[in-house]
Amino acid sequence: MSGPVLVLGTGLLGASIGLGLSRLGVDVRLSDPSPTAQLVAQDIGAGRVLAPGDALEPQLVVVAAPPDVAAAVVADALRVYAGATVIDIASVKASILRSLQDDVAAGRLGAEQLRRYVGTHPMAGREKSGPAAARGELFTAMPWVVCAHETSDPAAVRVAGDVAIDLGATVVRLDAAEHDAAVALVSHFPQIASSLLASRLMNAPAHALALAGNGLRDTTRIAASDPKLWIQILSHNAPELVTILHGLREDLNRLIATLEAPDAEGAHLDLAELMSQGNAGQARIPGKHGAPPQAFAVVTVIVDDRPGQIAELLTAVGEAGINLEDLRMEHSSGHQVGLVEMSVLPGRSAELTEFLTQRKWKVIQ
Ligand SMILES: NC(=O)c1ccc[n+]([C@@H]2O[C@H](COP(=O)([O-])OP(=O)(O)OC[C@H]3O[C@@H](n4cnc5c(N)ncnc54)[C@H](O)[C@@H]3O)[C@@H](O)[C@H]2O)c1
Ligand SMILES: O=C(O)C(=O)C[C@]1(C(=O)O)C=C[C@@H](O)C=C1
Repeated sequence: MSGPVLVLGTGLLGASIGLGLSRLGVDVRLSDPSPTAQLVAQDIGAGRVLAPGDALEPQLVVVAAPPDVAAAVVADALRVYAGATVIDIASVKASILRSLQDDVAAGRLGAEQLRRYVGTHPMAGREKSGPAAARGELFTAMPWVVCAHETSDPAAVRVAGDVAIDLGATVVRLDAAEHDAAVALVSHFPQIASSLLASRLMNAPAHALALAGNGLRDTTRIAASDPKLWIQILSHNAPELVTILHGLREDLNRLIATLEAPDAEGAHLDLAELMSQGNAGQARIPGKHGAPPQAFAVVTVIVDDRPGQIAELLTAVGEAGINLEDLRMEHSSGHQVGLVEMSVLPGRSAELTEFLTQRKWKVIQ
């Protein structure tokens, strides 16, 4: 990317894109209706806040706003920034494209303007929101879907692919409907399954929860995701999800019947089939494209950029009695802070976070 790049919406995703591009030397400008989100994104090094009246001619506008408002923000950007490619990164694609096409049909947007729009979706994120949780390397070795539409300008499609590649992602080309069907299965349904599972814990007795091990943690991490965002994602992709949930209901009914008579003829075979079908499905999930497996949990601490800080931090980790498996340091260019990423065994990360937080270290949650 040559830039400038304007990021509209500087939450988790917008700030992560800003951080990654800024690190590559691209001029990134930031804008968000929340002044706090803008300033935090600027402070961590994701770019510079766009001042009112700034005459900017961006090469690319990245709309990183929630799905409900993404189409309106894209349409606005297409009208305001006449030369720019405009992409959005929302988790659903067909409803946003439909809304923009309706704008064209109603004369609110020019057909020529729509040619500069390309829908995209990085398949990378976190269960946290807001710019404080942003990571410049979030997209490394992850898929990034580029959904050209019938009238997309090939030059705009190229720019959309370039930003994904510059951020280390692997470009996957699909149309909007194919995208929505695919992510219903591999992203939206897992969110529902995790939320349903975790909701069973609401009234669980404390002694049961005290026994929770990695099985429960692995299957419920994303149940901590932001409800405001997911209400939008699930409702925008409802028809695809309903089909999957009907299939799940059939499987559940069969499992209930089997477990109601666990010694009946064929019951054990049924359970074996359930498990082996799960094994077969799990074995089909590809690893990160070329990235090493993530065996450790990462605890991230913001440190002031002054002598002795890292030594103090490592001493504190030693006092906690926790072994560091790996250590990385990220600098926010131009700012007086660094991010120290410490890899520890997954079972120790909560303990380390609590220990450091009590000692007033700024641990990013
Ligand atoms: N969270 C994930 O894991 C993930 C992954 C891939 C894609 N996405 C998509 O990225 C987008 C942003 O998600 P996020 O996780 O960064 O959410 P977030 O809540 O962290 O950030 C969203 C930001 O958009 C801002 N915003 C709200 N209305 C706006 C408007 N009209 N114009 C500009 N900005 C506006 C909010 O103030 C907020 O700062 C969503 O469309 C989401 O579907 C999320
Ligand atoms: O890893 C996570 O926490 C995510 O929720 C990321 C995830 C996913 O399902 O993979 C979630 C929604 C986004 O649209 C893209 C990525």
